[in-house]
Amino acid sequence: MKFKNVIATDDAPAAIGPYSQAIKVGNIIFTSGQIPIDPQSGQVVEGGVAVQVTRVIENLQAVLAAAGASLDDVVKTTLYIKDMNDFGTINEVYGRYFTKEPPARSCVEVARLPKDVLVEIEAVAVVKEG
Ligand SMILES: C=C(N)C(=O)O
Repeated sequence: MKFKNVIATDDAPAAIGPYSQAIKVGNIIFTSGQIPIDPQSGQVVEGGVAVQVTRVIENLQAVLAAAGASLDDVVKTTLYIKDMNDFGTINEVYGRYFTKEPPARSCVEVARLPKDVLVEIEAVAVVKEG
């Protein structure tokens, strides 16, 4: 029996390295870190951190949807941000998507992110069916 299922969708950016957009094991989905790449153009979105975190969360939604999940199913996120001064703006945008019983979360400032983006978010989600 296959244990590890690769999730792939054109509705989210293609991987920029040797990783899958997400892996589903039973009823648990592990997404890769999403960065603010527009899935249509393949380019990083411009316009600042609010625009970037919006794109990241919408990319996460697309990956989760391909795995049969939604943001409501997310139990844990990890945020990697370039500048902790953006914490308030990121929380404001993030909070629009995770309104009720938000997932557990970690948030760390990092020296650098792929493609020099301002934010990367990964998620773990759990759904009822395997
Ligand atoms: C963008 C990524 N998730 C990566 O490079 O691993």
